[in-house]
Amino acid sequence: MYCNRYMPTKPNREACQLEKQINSMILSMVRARSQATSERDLLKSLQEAAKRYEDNGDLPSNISCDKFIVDNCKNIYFVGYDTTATSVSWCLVLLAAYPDWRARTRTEVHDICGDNLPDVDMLQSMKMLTMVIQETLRLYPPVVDMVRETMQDVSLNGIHIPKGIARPTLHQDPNLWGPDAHQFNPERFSKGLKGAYTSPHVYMPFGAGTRVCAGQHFAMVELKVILSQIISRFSFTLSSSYRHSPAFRLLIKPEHGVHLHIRKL
Ligand code: HEM
Repeated sequence: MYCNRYMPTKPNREACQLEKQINSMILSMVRARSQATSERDLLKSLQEAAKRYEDNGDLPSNISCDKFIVDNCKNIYFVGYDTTATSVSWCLVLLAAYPDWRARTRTEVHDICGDNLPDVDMLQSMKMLTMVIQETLRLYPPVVDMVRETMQDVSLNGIHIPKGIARPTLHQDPNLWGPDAHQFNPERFSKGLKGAYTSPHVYMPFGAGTRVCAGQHFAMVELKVILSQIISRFSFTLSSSYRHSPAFRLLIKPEHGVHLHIRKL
């Protein structure tokens, strides 16, 4: 039960203690950094925004300036790190399980980059790898609870949808993606994102609308750089000890880890 997290149990007390420690660590790092430099960076922008909100009375009464900064630091770290790392894991699982796609992406990376590190133009030319990433994010979107809820009664094509109806992600609906909706088939993205679906809201690993992922293009660059380097340097297959079990751990993660046999090429 959700309210269990407020019970004074040992794990809850430990979690609470840990949270306090993390918060004070972040705050002392923020203070040390702002004393050390006046350089304008993301942290500086956050501090300025917090100060502005506080001066204008725009912060809710239960949120102090420090809490605003700490919460945003945690948020940016979490959304920027774990999502991408988890996506890399799923891509590796799928590439390990589908040797044809592994071979196709390896050939592509080799043809485009040779022995060089990828630059911006090279990354943009990696069509096959992009398709693999897009298909992985369709099957295993790390942020799975992308639910949209109607704020008022709406009528869509004559269908009445009452206020408060939550619509979960539609990434694997056979009516929208065809009979192979549950299978890994990057080919469906061969004509780009728009060629793969009928409406943008049926595919939203990065969310949609005004709060769409602020780092989506950066994330795609990161994923392509990391995966192209792994694919071009290593051969890998799934270990017999790998147990496929996508599990909800705030993000959708491989519950028992990713067990691969890896060999340097
Ligand atoms: C594969 C990697 C990633 C995935 C799947 C992902 C997914 C998402 C999703 C689903 C949302 C919520 C969007 C919505 O409510 O409509 C979101 C928000 C956000 N993401 Fe990402 N993300 C990824 C990587 C990143 C990276 C690398 C960064 C930054 C470096 C980032 C920064 C953010 C921020 C700041 C928000 C909040 C945007 C707002 O509320 O205005 N994300 N992300």
